[in-house]
Amino acid sequence: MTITKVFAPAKVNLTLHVTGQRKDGYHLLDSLVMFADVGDRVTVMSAPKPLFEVTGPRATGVPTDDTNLVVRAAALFDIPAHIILSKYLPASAGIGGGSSDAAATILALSEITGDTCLPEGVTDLGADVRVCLMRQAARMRGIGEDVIPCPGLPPLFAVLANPGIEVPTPAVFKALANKANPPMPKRLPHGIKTREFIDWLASQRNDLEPPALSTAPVIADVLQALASLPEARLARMSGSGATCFALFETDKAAKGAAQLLSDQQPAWWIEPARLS
Ligand SMILES: C[C@](O)(CO)[C@H](O)COP(=O)(O)OP(=O)(O)OC[C@H]1O[C@@H](n2ccc(N)nc2=O)[C@H](O)[C@@H]1O
Ligand SMILES: Nc1ncnc2c1ncn2[C@@H]1O[C@H](COP(=O)(O)OP(=O)(O)OP(=O)(O)O)[C@@H](O)[C@H]1O
Repeated sequence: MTITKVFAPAKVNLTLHVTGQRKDGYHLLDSLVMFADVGDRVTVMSAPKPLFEVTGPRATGVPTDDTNLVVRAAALFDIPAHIILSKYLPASAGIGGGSSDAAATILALSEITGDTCLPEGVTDLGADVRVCLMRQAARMRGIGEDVIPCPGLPPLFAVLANPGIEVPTPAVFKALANKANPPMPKRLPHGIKTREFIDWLASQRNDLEPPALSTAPVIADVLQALASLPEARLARMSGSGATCFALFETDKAAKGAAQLLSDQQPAWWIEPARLS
């Protein structure tokens, strides 16, 4: 039996500019994405019949049927597999949990089958799946299908915080007042130091922050708590929320701040993370 284990990192939208809307309702994006060293885990075993299980500290409420993106991703391959998804990331949280799980499943099954081409239907799984397959700093445009790697950026140290409410992505896009906002500059930073990179990020935006705040006002408390942490240089929301992040210049500062925030907000999901 072949066993393949693949990490499914949290996706963090460092910036998220909404630049337009297509006729089918999907929004055009320009987003700089990095991946965290916290995430879910997908274990795939070749098996005579398909079997799917969800375990882990954040398994409650995650679908175990064929609506799970892991099951939908596995259905793109012709071989049956026993798949165990270990959930560590909160769901409907703006950090691409389901999309990253789907990407990890595709990577595992590609390794098992030896297929080097991506199966058809990957984009239909979700707008974030393409960038999650890349799992490195990347610029995402179009509705998420146009992804290019962004080498030459320093890693960042972050605290991720989620107040425990699920924020559905469609509701946030619906509440967005202005759909045509400026994109990021044509050329993104390259070969810069952490402090300059964070300063540059502070000059960019997440256009979904205002509509997410109107949908879930507690996000303002999360941003305020993160911005108040010692040595925090920037606080911003990821994706359509509710997870927000603060950025720090060192690993030590991020870990200390995560501990402090966990003491202040024991009910929130809080993790220090290295982003790259
Ligand atoms: C907001 C982001 O998280 C940024 O990375 C993603 O664009 C959302 O990615 P996702 O969760 O994989 O999104 P999907 O599952 O494809 O879409 C969920 C819903 O979000 C809205 N949606 C999503 C992506 C996009 N570019 N425009 C949209 O309007 C649509 O209403 C869609 O029905
Ligand atoms: N593997 C999965 N993990 C979590 N939720 C899943 C999964 N597969 C399907 N879902 C369903 O998808 C919904 C969205 O969950 P997900 O964690 O992907 O959030 P998201 O906020 O849409 O992520 P994104 O950052 O891509 O916008 C959940 O409410 C759940 O019902």
